[in-house]
Amino acid sequence: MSQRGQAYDKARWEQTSYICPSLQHRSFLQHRNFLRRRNFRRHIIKTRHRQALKLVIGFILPYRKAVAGALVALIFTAGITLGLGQGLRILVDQGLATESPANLARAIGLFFILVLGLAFGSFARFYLVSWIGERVVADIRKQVFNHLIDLHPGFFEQNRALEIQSRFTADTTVLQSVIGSTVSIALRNLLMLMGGLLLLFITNAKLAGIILLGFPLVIVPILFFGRRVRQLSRLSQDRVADVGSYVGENLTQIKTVQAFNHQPHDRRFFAEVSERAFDIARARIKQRAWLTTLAISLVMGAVGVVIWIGGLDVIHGRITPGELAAFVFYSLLVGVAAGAISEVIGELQRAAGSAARLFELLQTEPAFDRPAGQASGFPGTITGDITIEGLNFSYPGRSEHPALTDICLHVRAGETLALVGPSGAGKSTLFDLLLHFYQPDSGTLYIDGTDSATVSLEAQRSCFSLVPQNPALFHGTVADNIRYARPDASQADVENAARIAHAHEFIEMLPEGYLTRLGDAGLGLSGGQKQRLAIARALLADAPILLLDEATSALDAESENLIQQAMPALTSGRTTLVIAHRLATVRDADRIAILDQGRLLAVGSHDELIQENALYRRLAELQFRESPV
Ligand SMILES: Nc1ncnc2c1ncn2[C@@H]1O[C@H](COP(=O)(O)OP(=O)(O)OP(=O)(O)O)[C@@H](O)[C@H]1O
Repeated sequence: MSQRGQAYDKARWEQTSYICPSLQHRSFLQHRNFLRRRNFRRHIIKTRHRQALKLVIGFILPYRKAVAGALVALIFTAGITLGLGQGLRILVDQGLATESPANLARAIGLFFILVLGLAFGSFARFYLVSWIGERVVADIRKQVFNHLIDLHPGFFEQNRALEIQSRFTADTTVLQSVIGSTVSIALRNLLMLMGGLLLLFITNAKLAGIILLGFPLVIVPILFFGRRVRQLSRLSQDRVADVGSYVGENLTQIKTVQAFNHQPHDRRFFAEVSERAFDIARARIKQRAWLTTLAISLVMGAVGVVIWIGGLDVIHGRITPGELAAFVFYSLLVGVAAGAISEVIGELQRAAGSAARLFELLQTEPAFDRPAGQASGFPGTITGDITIEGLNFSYPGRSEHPALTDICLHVRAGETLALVGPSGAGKSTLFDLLLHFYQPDSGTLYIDGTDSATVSLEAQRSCFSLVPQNPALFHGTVADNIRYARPDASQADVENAARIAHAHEFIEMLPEGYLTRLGDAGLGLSGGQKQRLAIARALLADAPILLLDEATSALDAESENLIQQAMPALTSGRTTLVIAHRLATVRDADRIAILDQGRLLAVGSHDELIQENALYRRLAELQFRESPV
């Protein structure tokens, strides 16, 4: 920093710490660092806003014609509104003052023509501007969603998915209202302000000069209160969002809330949350009420002064009554336009913040580089032979505790391999890496002898069908949920898969059979039923490799038995890797792999492992104590 700059900073610090005693404990150096940090933050915000503006302009550009149409309509309506003042002057001076009905009719005719033009222009302006807002936001939404859905799952663990979801909806809504209305309000009022001021001077330069001198007296207090109202509005919105998220969280977890009789605490806490929202809202409406009072008194007071001075001019014959009427009209127009602009500036800033956040989401790069489309698929039909060589992986930020260490494993096509190991051994992580949800630190995965790193993610993932421990069901019908794996599957295929998965019988008993709509996350089905739907989905996917994360003892004996019956159909003819929780699975598997603390300890048959592996022996003893294999 230059010496002059430092001297300036020092002087500023001395002044500030003198005015504000709370700053006196800061040394000058601390204060200078604080200023630098603040300047840096401001610089970052400015850069982000610039990038966001570029983003929004990029989205608007394809609709140049609509933008041009909207601009024409905007200028046209602003011109007519300004013209109304001249219409008023003619009405007063020629229609009324001449006391001639014919002149009055002509003046009224002109007035109606202007009004008609204004009405049509406003229609075009409103339609086009709102259309652009909706169109652009729909495009932004699509692009952000398309981008998000390809990001690796780890991104959503680090950046809470719910937060991203709220950003996505709230920020696009703000943008929609700004592009679809605020920008047009700002432009219209800017035109009105400039045109109004010009016409004020043309109509009567002396009065206009007085108005211009008095302008700051009226506008400064209004801006001051307007700013406070805006700050409180933002706070108020945050508090309302708190209320919303509190309700959302409790209603989605309603069973836990009621099971622990937590309602009294929730009522108390919610009362606090909503009272806080009310307090802020009360402060805001108080400021707003003051703003309205002030605006009415000052603007109308100013109009009174104009009418008084102008009235004297009319009495002394220096101006016509029509000129005075037009003058009052223009000064009101200018006042309203200035007020509107000060109101929308805050909203424009908010929109810049929203656009910047969306821009950030769009800028998020995938953690690993294997762009879809560039890499090729597998050379032939996949039989399901898997070879894992030297696989190492630790979750981001947990490098001191690797989740998988030096895994080497070969699973032959058509083989069923059970993965066994204590909790936290790395079984689910191995599935995640097969599906390439994370980038391994090192190691290679070969599918049918082809290095998976050389094919697209889509090709790699289409080799697998997954039955997770907690099957994910989506909003929609039962049939939609089964068809998830293959959207073009026929109804007959869907029913066939459901039959093999032993799901057909219970689906038929549902109120509308396959067309029964499931609530959020498969609400309305038991754990076993969800599992069987997931099995039907996996059957329909018909991938060469099945990844099965078995449901635990949460299933009742009958569901377990039904799922067990579905197993042979599911596993026959495909390679199956199953995280085994149940005795029967281990018994049916061709081989068993035992994992502990991220390491593959041994692979073999049950008998071999009982002989050779102490951990397996211990697990088998614990698991099979009651019914030995
Ligand atoms: N998303 C994650 N971020 C960071 N660490 C994780 C994550 N998921 C799992 N881990 C850690 O990685 C290790 C292996 O977890 P993993 O879920 O693969 O075990 P698991 O054998 O499937 O256990 P379980 O049988 O209980 O499901 C554990 O120490 C776990 O804490």
